[in-house]
Amino acid sequence: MNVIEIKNLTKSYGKFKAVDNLNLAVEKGIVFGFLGPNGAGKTTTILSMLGLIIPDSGEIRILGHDIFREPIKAKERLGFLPENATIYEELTAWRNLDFFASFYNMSKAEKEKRIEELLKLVGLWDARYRKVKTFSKGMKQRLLLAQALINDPELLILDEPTSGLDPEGAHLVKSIIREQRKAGKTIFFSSHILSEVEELADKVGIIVKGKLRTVGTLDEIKKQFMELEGYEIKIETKQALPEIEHPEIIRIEKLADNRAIIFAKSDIREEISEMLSSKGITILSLEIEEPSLEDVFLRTIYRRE
Ligand SMILES: Nc1ncnc2c1ncn2[C@@H]1O[C@H](COP(=O)(O)OP(=O)(O)OP(=O)(O)O)[C@@H](O)[C@H]1O
Repeated sequence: MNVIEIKNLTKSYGKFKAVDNLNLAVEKGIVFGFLGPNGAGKTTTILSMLGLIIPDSGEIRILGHDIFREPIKAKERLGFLPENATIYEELTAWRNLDFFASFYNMSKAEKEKRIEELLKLVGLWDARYRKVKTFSKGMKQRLLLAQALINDPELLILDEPTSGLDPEGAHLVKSIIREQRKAGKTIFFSSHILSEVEELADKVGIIVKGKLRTVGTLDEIKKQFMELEGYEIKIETKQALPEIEHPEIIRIEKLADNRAIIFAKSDIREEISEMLSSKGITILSLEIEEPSLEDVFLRTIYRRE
């Protein structure tokens, strides 16, 4: 089942198309990393998904509900951490969560139990009676994450959840995302931080100038990238590498110590292996150099469509 379904989403600000005919489906139980350079349209997509901005056209279903027709039904079952979210500075951490919990149908006992659990989860239990205005940026962000989790949501939508956090704070947020996933929840998060997306996401979507350029698991998008940009096959042989010819080979870069990189249009490791064996050459290693997410991201951004 798809927890998020976006069809032909377009949103313009004046003449400028911030999101341009975007289609996306996110299945239940995965962590989806939404990547894109500044101004690519991530926040506009997220706010549309929450029914907080009205797009020019398109359909959005969240947890099976049309977000524009049944916003409450969808919102009861999701949690949202906005980018640059505001928080009640004059209230304590406890009162902030208590206020937020009052939007949901929970008994007093349930509410108190949930607030305690969450404050402990985000490491703010000892600071529960402190006014938020005395909190560091990291503490505020952790409180906002607790706020997003107050209704034990099936879907968690996080806009740049680790932005501005120190490594310890970012680590905590990442471990909470992992725990949520383990509990069967779906997490959709946007980020600029490639290593974080690589670490957490089961699937990745890359948005550039309002268009979804690439989507898939990390392996899938790396494979798509290699099919488009070519394969780098690293080889090391016992004897010197003889001339090899194959229609898929673009070029060969010979390195020291009988090592070389074969740039090819497809994965031709088997053919290379057969060719070399027939010439009595011993292969010590033959492997594909996989592109990093950074390679894929940068080429995707700069590729013209
Ligand atoms: N209310 C608005 N009025 C006019 N233009 C806007 C408005 N909101 C966003 N934009 C423009 O739409 C584009 C997409 O913005 P959006 O915030 O969705 O991008 P983003 O991918 O979330 O960027 P960032 O990573 O910088 O947060 C940007 O060029 C932005 O300047």
